[in-house]
Amino acid sequence: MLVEVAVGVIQRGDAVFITRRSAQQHQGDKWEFPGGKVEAGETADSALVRELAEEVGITAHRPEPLMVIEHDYGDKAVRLRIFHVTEFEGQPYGREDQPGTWASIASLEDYAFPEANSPILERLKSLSLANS
Ligand SMILES: Nc1nc2c([nH]c(=O)n2[C@H]2C[C@H](O)[C@@H](COP(=O)(O)OP(=O)(O)OP(=O)(O)O)O2)c(=O)[nH]1
Ligand SMILES: [Mg+2]
Repeated sequence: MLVEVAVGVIQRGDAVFITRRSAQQHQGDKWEFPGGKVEAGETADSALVRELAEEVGITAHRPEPLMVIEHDYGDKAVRLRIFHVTEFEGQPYGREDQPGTWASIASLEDYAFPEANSPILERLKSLSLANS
């Protein structure tokens, strides 16, 4: 079974807001871009807006599709629908008491992310080079 997940890359200047998954979750203790499962009857964008409100307390405006990544972890297969969120209301924080931080794109390799995330990091680095 493939789990559909909506994921938001929240960017302000050269930094993105990342959160840390709890030890009990799948891919526990890894850093992540906030997001979660797309529920029945939801579109990926509506799931994204809901998850970003629940997890980090922001209202995302005009999320832009960035890429889609399918990855099989063996115990679970996911399809990550990644959105770029550059317009939002509120300041993101770990609303579910999870650790959260702004991290510069250049520093992202210092954080442990799930294996599926590598193409996102590559894309962000190339976008930031293009804009510098
Ligand atoms: N949110 C998010 N999930 C990711 C990323 N990379 C990655 O492989 N995933 C995987 C981990 C999980 O298997 C799935 C997201 O599930 P989720 O956030 O709903 O968390 P969960 O499995 O603990 O389920 P739930 O309690 O929220 O229902 O996608 C990422 O950058 N952000
Ligand atoms: Mg989640």
